[in-house]
Amino acid sequence: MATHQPKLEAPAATPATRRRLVGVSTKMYFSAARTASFVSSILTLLATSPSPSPNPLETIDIFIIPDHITLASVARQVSAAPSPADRVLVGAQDCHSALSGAFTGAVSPAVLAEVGCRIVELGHAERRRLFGETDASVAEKAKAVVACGMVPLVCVGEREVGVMGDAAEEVMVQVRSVLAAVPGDAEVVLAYEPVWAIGAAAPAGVEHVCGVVRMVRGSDEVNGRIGLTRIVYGGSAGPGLFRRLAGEVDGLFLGRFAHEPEGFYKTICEVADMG
Ligand SMILES: O=C[C@H](O)COP(=O)(O)O
Repeated sequence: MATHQPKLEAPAATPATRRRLVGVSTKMYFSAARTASFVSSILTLLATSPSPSPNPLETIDIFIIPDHITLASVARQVSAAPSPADRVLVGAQDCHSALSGAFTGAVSPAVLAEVGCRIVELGHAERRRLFGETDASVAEKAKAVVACGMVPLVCVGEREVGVMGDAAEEVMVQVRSVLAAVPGDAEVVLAYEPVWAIGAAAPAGVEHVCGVVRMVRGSDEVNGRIGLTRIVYGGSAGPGLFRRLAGEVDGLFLGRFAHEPEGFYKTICEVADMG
């Protein structure tokens, strides 16, 4: 097991130097066959990305988070892809905070790392609501993910529609909890996902997202970190959104609107500033 945390990139303090990031979680939507075919299509699009534009993987990070069952085979698909498609990061939708032991049905972060997982999503609103995840359990898991050499992608977001200041306050409680648990130099991705915007017809308003992200980014807890801290937006995100949020968010975390490989690729190109 790795005991240090390899950076996806060197830490950077300014929006201009924080490398953008875009990815998708397939949640529990896909069959194993559809996951394999989705990944294969994306890798083909990335491997054959038209010149003279630089390949998106030259300038941004791209991640795919399949279900636990298909994760190892997706990692193999990615590592067998022609460069630069083999740089796609494979992620997990959750993990346990212990590395091994009598935890029937749970998934060890050490095993995730062993099979090629690079990034672990934690504290998604569905896991908080349906599986009893709390800020404390998410923080413990984030610590374990970092100890296993992976990057925690921690979902944070307010539960109800409301004003920006209240939303930022609710989000900051979640952010503080996780940042207090991981080393200050560890790389962290915060996915700002207002709970009410997940599974909706449209994303949260641009002004709201930018305002909340600005407050989180400007907080001492985030601003004062040494480790790279990127903030992406999720919640009914899709093609056409990133340009409207650019400058405030470092990328997007997609769900349903990336289920078609072409739609995901279109968003990838927009985040990479190519589309
Ligand atoms: O994991 C992704 C987010 O929960 C967003 O999902 P959604 O775009 O389907 O609302």
